[in-house]
Amino acid sequence: MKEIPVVTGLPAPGRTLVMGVVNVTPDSFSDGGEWLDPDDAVRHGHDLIAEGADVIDVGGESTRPGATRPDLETELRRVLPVITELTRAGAVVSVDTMRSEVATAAVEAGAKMINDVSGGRADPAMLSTVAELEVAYLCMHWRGHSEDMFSQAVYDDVVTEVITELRVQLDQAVAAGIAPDRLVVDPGFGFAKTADHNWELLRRIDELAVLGLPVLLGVSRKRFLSRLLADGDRLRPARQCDDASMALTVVAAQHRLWGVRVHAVRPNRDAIAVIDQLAQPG
Ligand SMILES: Nc1nc2ncc(COP(=O)(O)O)nc2c(=O)[nH]1
Repeated sequence: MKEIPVVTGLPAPGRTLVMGVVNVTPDSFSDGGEWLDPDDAVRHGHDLIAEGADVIDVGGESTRPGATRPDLETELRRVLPVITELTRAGAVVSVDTMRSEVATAAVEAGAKMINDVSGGRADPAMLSTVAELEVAYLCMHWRGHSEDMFSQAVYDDVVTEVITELRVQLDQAVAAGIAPDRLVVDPGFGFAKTADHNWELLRRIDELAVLGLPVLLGVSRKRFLSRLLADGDRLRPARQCDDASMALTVVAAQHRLWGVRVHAVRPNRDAIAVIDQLAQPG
């Protein structure tokens, strides 16, 4: 059975890791506004841990297409109380941010990973900051902020180009001093990618192994699933895409990917347990 790589400073469950999503935002695509109140967000984080999440990913900025960016103070105010409280309760927390100042404050509050959807491209200080913080860093493929993301969704071969561009981002991360054993990559489903691009990346997900780093799959409740499951031109609501999201978690587990980033933890955690059991020798 293919070994699942260990990321320094993060849990190593020996199976595909489950990262539970807590979006402390008013406007995230799938659950905007539900966990904006810090107490609600903390409670939700505890629920996800009880359901089996290995890591809780706390974000204060929606990255949905067309979203306007919150200012730094707003993002800090959203995420810090939640990170502090979940860390205090013993959770392993990552912070979903593109800002180096938020990364620094989050690590001071106990975060163990920086989940940077911009892969270091939104804030020139991010890579050097992460290197100094000596925490895990999730480097995602990204071509620009939400407002012009779809104009960037043009590729000859999306898989080859995502790999090439990720390699540039990763080389910059290592050059900035981030240790390779703290790096995770993510192809960035839905970020400067059409539904067809997402499906092509999923069909050829094994090709990302050429980067030699752990891979995280972030497809949970995304619009390309809503579109697949649409009833005519009525998209399936994001919250009703957890079964389809779980089907892709099965793919991730069968390919022994490092982790999945999901909103509904239990079904995905259970799917991984089933695939892992099947992979055991008879
Ligand atoms: N690493 C990573 N982080 C992310 N953060 C937010 C979203 C947007 O989805 P959400 O608003 O439903 O969380 N997607 C990703 C993703 O695909 N990968």
